Amino acid sequence: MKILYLDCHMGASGDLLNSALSELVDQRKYLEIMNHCGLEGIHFQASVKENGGVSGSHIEVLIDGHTEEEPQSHHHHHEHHTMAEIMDTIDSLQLSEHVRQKTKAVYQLLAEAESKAHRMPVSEIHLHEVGMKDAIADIAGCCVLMEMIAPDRVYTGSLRTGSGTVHCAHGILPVPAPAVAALLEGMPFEKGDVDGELLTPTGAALLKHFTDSYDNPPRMILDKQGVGVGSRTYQEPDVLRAYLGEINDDGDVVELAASMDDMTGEEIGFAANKLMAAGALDVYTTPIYMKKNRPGTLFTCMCLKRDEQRMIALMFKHLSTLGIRSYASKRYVMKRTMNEWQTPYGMVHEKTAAGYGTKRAKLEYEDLARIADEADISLYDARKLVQASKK
Ligand SMILES: O=C([S-])c1cc(C(=O)S)c[n+]([C@@H]2O[C@H](COP(=O)(O)O)[C@@H](O)[C@H]2O)c1
Ligand code: NI
Repeated sequence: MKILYLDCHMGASGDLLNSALSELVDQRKYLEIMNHCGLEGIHFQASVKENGGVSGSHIEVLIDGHTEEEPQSHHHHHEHHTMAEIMDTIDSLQLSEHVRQKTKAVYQLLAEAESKAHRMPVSEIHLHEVGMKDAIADIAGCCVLMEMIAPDRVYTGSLRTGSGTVHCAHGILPVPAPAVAALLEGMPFEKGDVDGELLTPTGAALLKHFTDSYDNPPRMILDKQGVGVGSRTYQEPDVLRAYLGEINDDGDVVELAASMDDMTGEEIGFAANKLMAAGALDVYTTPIYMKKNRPGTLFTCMCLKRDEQRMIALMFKHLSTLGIRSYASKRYVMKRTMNEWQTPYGMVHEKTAAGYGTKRAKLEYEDLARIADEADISLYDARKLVQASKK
């Protein structure tokens, strides 16, 4: 499984996320996409930067040739945009429909946070900095990068917001800024003792939208590292690191169980076949007695942890149950290999299982059954014939 782990101990912002993630893809291709996506006056550029001894990429979004930090661009701080205007701009971007939808979903989070922070409906809010073209560019850029990287699971760990105050269009705000604090609902974080705004509203909204687990990932094999370098000077290097790697979670399984007393054997068999075809590791039924002395069926599906939600959806679709129990378990398996060879009775297959100091082989039932049928002998005799022909 492809894992993306974002180490956010120095928080996150739109440009830091873009900078780090851009190192995990073909950076030139990404810049080309962003520079031709139809955001008028916007230009993405990448450079290598060092901060506190750590080197990495720094992606900058220029508006009419100026960076956000330059005084020439300060006039735009007095502008503000409604959600409707921002949605129209996103709709006009020459990016995939998937990226446009993701960009809008991140903006929806930002708008809901603003609405909570200012206690006014989403329809009445005006976005200042977060509604600017460079903010739209940052968010769309991040959505493009996530589409290019296509991780199966995103982990965000060690999230710190920073402390103190920050100066913005609203005036002087406490850190985390009110919009960030609203976004943080449900996200584990700490302020830390760095004086400054480490986590911005844009960074928080992007993390909230893309993160599957706010945790450090399980042991992973690192494939590539992306380092995003910011321009602020803190007690610690202003960097965000993104790790792309693989984890082998084939041993993490769940057992999903449901009891029913109102389904026919045909319906239960049909459901079992559907789950097996969808990738369940095993499905089995157990006869049980349920309340009111009704004979019923305990239906159990074993599947990989990562398939749990998909299997639950199928169980609710094909079973009459209103509830499913989930038991996490660990599965140990032997390594299996299949051999085949020609015998006087036709092709025969043998499965060998090895591991944990044991090795054993077993002739495939289907081959033995065919030989037994053709020669009108027992399964036991068919096995002896094949074993004798092997010597
Ligand atoms: O743009 C808006 S509306 C805005 C709201 C708030 C609130 O907390 S409310 C805060 N800010 C500050 O603006 C800058 C830029 O944010 P980005 O996410 O675009 O980097 C940052 O300091 C925010 O705290 C803006
Ligand atoms: Ni605000």
